[in-house]
Amino acid sequence: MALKAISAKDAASLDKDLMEIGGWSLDQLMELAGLSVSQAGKYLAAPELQDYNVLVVCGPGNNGGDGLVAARHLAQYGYNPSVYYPKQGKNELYQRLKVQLENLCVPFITDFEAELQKTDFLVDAIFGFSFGGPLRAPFGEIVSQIEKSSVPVLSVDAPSSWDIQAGPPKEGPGATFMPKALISLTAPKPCVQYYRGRHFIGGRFLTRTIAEKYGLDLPQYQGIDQILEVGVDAEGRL
Ligand SMILES: NC(=O)C1=CN([C@@H]2O[C@H](COP(=O)(O)OP(=O)(O)OC[C@H]3O[C@@H](n4cnc5c(N)ncnc54)[C@H](OP(=O)(O)O)[C@@H]3O)[C@@H](O)[C@H]2O)[C@@H](O)CC1
Ligand SMILES: [K+]
Repeated sequence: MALKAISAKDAASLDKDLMEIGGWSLDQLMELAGLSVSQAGKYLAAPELQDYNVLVVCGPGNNGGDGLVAARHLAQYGYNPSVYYPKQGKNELYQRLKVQLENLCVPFITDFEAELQKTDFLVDAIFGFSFGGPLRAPFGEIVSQIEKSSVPVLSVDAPSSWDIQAGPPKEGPGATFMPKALISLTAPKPCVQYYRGRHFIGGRFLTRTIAEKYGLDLPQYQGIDQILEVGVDAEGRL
């Protein structure tokens, strides 16, 4: 299957269209995005493991919000998610998502290094399509620790630290970061041409009209699935 990529600028504009023309709220989009992340996590988790520890690392923007939603669904599926949220977004939406997790007794941890040792799976919801430039503290250290650990990673929308257009940084934190799985939301970002691993598409809210406006393909989701596994071809299309 080949799915066209969308630039960071178009992805931001598409989001705006969904909300300003399409009648969607950010809460709704984030709920569906986070639900699809949790489904990819469930799909990838070893079925024989009952007590699955999942560490969800959230950044300060909407990528982090997707992670908070995914953590809630993973808790409802019976896993043991914990959340590392070192730079919390001020938006009241994130605060509400936090309350929802606290009510499910999902811990917000502070000792990242210790938690990394205990986890079976890490969800990278640090940065998505609005990431730019070198990593600012504390995220350089966080990405380095993830990179050095052997824990399998599911990245949300893009591997955090990668330039959305140009892919992994040439040096420093993230230069060798290659998550085991990636879930692109709405459409793949151009950096997927540098990605090798399991690749899913999620965020099942794209309409034909918006897909045509941005020259995108409508993913052929099956049945009630919120995710679709896709592959990479030689031209960097998916
Ligand atoms: N339609 C869809 O597909 C939907 C997509 N959704 C999701 O939204 C995501 C995009 O969210 P977003 O626009 O809020 O930005 P995101 O990538 O989270 O990062 C922004 C934050 O990062 C920070 N920051 C940036 N660079 C940095 C650096 N070098 N070092 C350190 N910090 C840095 C920046 O800080 P600032 O520069 O503003 O100070 C800001 O706080 C998208 O990828 C998808 O996951 C759904 O939720 C909804 C529907
Ligand atoms: K990410």
